[in-house]
Amino acid sequence: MSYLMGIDLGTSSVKTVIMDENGSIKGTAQQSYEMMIEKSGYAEQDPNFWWEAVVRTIKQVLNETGIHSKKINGIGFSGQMHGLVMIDQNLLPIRPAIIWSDQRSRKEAAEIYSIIGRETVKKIVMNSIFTGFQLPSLLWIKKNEPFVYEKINKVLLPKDYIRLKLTGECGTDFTDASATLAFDIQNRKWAFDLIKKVGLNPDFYPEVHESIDIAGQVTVKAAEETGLAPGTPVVYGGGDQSMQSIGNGIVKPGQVSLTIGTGGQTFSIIPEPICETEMRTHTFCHAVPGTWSIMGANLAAGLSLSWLNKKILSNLSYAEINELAKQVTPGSEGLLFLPYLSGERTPHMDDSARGTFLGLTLNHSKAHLIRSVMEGVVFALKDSVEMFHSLNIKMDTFIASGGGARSDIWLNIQANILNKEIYKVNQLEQACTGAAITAGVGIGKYDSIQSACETIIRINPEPVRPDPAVAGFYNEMYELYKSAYVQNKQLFHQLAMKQDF
Ligand SMILES: Nc1ncnc2c1ncn2[C@@H]1O[C@H](COP(=O)(O)OP(=O)(O)O)[C@@H](O)[C@H]1O
Ligand SMILES: O=C(CO)[C@@H](O)[C@H](O)COP(=O)(O)O
Repeated sequence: MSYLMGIDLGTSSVKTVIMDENGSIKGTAQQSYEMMIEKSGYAEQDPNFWWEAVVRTIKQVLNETGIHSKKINGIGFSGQMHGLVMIDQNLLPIRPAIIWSDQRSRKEAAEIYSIIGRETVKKIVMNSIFTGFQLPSLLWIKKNEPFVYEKINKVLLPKDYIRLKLTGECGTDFTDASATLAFDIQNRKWAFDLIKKVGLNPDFYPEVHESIDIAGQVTVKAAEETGLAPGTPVVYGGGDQSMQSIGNGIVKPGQVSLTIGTGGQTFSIIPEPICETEMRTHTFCHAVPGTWSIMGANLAAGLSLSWLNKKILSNLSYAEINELAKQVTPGSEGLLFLPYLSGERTPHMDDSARGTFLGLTLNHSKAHLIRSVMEGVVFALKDSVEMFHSLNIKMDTFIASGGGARSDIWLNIQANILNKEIYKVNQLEQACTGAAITAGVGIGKYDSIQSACETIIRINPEPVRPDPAVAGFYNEMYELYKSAYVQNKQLFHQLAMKQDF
């Protein structure tokens, strides 16, 4: 039997799995880390900490499974998207990475629009210029930390740094490159003209490859650090949403994944790139060669619940959280939560949107806060589903994914708010599975991503079904949810301006 390794560099943790060629997960290791929030609106992580955490998970999973490193035939990656990792001539990180949830580059995003114009953005980049994406973050560095900018040799996406540590090779893949805002989505190449126009150095951008291409082999040094065998082939892998969708078997139109991870994502595959009129959804390259993805993105999904739990409640266990949520009736007795704790992408593309509890009364307890956060996150997913409808995206099957899919009550809320049957797949660690599958295709173990998914991924036959009465009630709540943003938008913007005294 041969084995594949999938590494998912998430925002809250890194997970590493060993999967056999039939798709059976033999072992999983996880290491958590925090975001560094130096100032309100900032979000950074140190690539050195990522690497240390990755090393620990690789050692742990090899140890616990007892699988000899020489039997690992290929390694693939999935990674949090959009972030800016800056490395110098010696291939070392110059400073902590500015990650996707960072909001410091508001001015730079506006500047990029004014330099290249909204129509060109729509035609080439096909995505809104938004804080936390690599291009505006890099422009921020150029303006605010010129001493860092001067030292840059290459800019990478988060998981690309881990691949560099394993193989010594710099590079990226289409899924992640297309989510930097410096990429020509239709033609699948760096938008060098645009990069130059905004005053950035095109030499910073590494080569771009298919997710299934082999990037290199594990070096002797990396082998000593991790316990992997030197010479093990390593593929490029992809952004977490693309990898997660492969782990969910989303390889043909009609299948939609609903992810509640740190962020929230509604994702489907499309045969040609399309752009929503106001660029309120994302259009990126998908890992299945020659295809694209359409995605609704919510910035604080699982993050809203972990914020509530860590900062407001007293670090309850998930079992306690889910039990408390179950004790409250649908609608949280008139309490409505807007999950815009770090602004919102779909559908508002508004970095000044703010999180809100509306309708608090003396009767509300922590159980109500928990349920209402879960409901607010799913209303945000519904916004993306509605947007997919307006774009005529085929939606036959909805598959729940991410940490939030481990909660039965959150699945139940998804079925009722969306008024859809919600399925899950047999694989638990979907992003790692997607990463391992790309490695398997890269080394020739599987013919294609699609054929690997057909063999490995199974949709569980029993979905979570909506209850018509609850779904009808939630439909009314959804109208209130939508109007809450419209009615408070101006106030959110005024409050965002008051963040610094
Ligand atoms: N058992 C659970 N019950 C409820 N929510 C959960 C559970 N497990 C994880 N979550 C939610 O999922 C989030 C983490 O999801 P995950 O997909 O692991 O994140 P990431 O890939 O961003 O690191 C947590 O913030 C939490 O809100
Ligand atoms: O911002 C996006 C997608 O646009 C996220 O996919 C990030 O890439 C982080 O994802 P998780 O850590 O929540 O999985």
